[in-house]
Amino acid sequence: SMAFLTRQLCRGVSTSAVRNVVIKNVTIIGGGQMGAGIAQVAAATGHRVTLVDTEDDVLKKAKGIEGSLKRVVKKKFADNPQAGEEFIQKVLQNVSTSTDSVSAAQSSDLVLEAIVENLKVKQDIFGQLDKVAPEHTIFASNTSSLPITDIASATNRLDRFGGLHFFNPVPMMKLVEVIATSATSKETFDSLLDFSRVLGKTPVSCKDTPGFIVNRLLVPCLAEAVRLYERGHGSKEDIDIAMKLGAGYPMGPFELADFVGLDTIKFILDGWSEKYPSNPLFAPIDLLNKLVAEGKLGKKTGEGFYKHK
Ligand SMILES: CCCCCCCCCCCCCC(=O)CC(=O)SCCNC(=O)CCNC(=O)[C@H](O)C(C)(C)COP(=O)(O)OP(=O)(O)OC[C@H]1O[C@@H](n2cnc3c(N)ncnc32)[C@H](O)[C@@H]1OP(=O)(O)O
Ligand SMILES: NC(=O)C1=CN([C@@H]2O[C@H](COP(=O)(O)OP(=O)(O)OC[C@H]3O[C@@H](n4cnc5c(N)ncnc54)[C@H](O)[C@@H]3O)[C@@H](O)[C@H]2O)C=CC1
Repeated sequence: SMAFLTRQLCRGVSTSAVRNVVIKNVTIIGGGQMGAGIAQVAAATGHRVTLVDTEDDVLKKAKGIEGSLKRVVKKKFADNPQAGEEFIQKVLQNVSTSTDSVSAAQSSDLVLEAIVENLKVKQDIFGQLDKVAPEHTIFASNTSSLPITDIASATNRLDRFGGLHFFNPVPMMKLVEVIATSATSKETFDSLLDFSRVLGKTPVSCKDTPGFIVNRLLVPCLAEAVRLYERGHGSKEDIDIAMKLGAGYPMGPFELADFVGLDTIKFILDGWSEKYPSNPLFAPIDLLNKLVAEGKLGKKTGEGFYKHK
């Protein structure tokens, strides 16, 4: 209504911010395992995607989205391989890559960040892009554990900032956690929910609390599994078998930790143990710290809790 618009204008909120944004052009910052996966799914659902990374090598590998698409197409187009091949080409045409985040952000409806789990680095990039992105552009972070409020504080678009947390591997995992801070507007939140649905995912609404829903439960579970192993109360293999066959998880805690990346898990636990020193569930884990110090980060480096071919 007019009264609502006037109120928004008085509060210094622009009119473009009170409309839902239909997201078509997406810039993804960070072309690692999450960024590439999100780029693939967004491109496959008709969005124009620009994938940005500081490393040219990463962007060349992210072109390997093709490998994952082939796995998807094998099932989806089982009866028509020719149509499958055409689908892959169409999806790949929707993805361009760049090392220049500033020019990428200038023509996007959504800037989604999936870079290293470090508050300062995330604030730096968003602070920079806030100055060049169009007024209507929504910013979102795929952070696993950092407060969205803290990341958003580097910008002047608090009402157009939210969390959009995907799960690994993105093409397979159906969930997206959509996070509203106390400043996220309803229009922004609804736009992010709609975007998640258009991607074929199921969104859940989360508050800006540590680990949102999934990681608040998964990370303590992993930490307890490592402590159980350190006490000598079970082998890694038996703990993994137990959680798969006894609790129905597709991967055991050690397998999943190697899959996610031990560096990411260490960033999460270090952050939480510093912030909540009295919570024993978040206490540092010697074995995790040792493996990370040795560069054993899991599947991506060939070794973590297990050796990988
Ligand atoms: C025990 C609980 C304690 C856990 C502690 C863990 C700690 C975690 C800390 C969290 C850190 C923060 C991370 C974060 O923020 C959030 C996360 O992402 S948490 C991780 C969430 N992910 C999972 O939990 C994954 C669980 N695993 C699975 O669902 C399956 O194992 C998986 C789908 C990955 C693979 O399936 P699997 O049967 O094991 O292997 P297959 O190779 O046979 O694949 C099956 C099927 O899927 C297709 N596929 C697999 N990967 C891809 C891909 N990248 N792209 C496309 N398609 C893929 C594959 O082709 C197969 O298709 P078929 O038709 O069946 O052949
Ligand atoms: N690994 C996982 O299972 C999940 C991770 N996340 C979160 O997603 C984010 C990314 O995680 P991953 O993809 O696993 O990491 P990754 O290490 O695979 O990829 C991060 C990429 O960001 C790039 N990068 C770093 N700084 C940059 C900058 N300033 N500009 C552009 N690119 C930059 C790096 O070169 C690297 O390629 C983290 O915040 C993590 O917590 C969220 C869900 C699941």
